[in-house]
Amino acid sequence: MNQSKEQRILNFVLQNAVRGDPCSVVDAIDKYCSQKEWAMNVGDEKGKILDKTVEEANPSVALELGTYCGYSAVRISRLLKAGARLLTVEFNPEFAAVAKQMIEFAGVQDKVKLLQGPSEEIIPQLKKKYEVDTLDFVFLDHWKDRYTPDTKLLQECNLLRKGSILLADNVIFPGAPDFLNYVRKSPHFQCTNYPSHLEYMQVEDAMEKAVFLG
Ligand SMILES: Cc1ncccc1-c1cc(O)c2nc[nH]c(=O)c2c1
Ligand SMILES: [Mg+2]
Repeated sequence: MNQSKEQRILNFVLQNAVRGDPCSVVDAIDKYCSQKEWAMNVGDEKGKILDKTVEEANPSVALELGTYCGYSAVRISRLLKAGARLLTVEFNPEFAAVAKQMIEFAGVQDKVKLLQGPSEEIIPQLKKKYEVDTLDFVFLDHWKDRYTPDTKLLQECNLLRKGSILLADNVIFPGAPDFLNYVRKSPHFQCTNYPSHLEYMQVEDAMEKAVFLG
């Protein structure tokens, strides 16, 4: 059976990174995807914006929507304080299977809980099934058409508190115009735009930070 691109990325990491070293896993994925096969990891340029935002949030409980191969789950969890945790949601079972192995190889499995399924089903379960009170940080990197409905769902489920930080990838390319409209017009969010580039390309992209005001 032919290997998928995601399995080829994982194999490159297993052969070239250091088990238990999250930075070596992130670097190996970036090396493979910049030199061999493009893939939709957030990448190092936008990854540095993600790092800064995670450090600013210093979350006890973080949520990621869109795990893919686990690149940003490893990148985020390497910055978490002792006892903090990341919940990451992936719709595609093949991607989730690769991400699970990526997370375990990086040695961050004790900080990361990978949930496979649609975000609109998982978000309403976070409080009761996954013992979440409120979310300190949310990284939106799944499907651009879900950014707005899932942000509204997070609010409806009382998962945000004053100061919760949302960070959205790809607000320029592929683009999430309705999300930008929603958060920038809402009195409940304070927004900041971070211009950048599409991962591994010279195409313009940006990330949007939206701080919940309560
Ligand atoms: C796949 C793709 N092709 C051309 C240009 C951009 C993309 C692209 C890039 C990303 O960072 C993505 N992040 C989350 N979800 C996506 O669907 C996604 C798609
Ligand atoms: Mg993305």
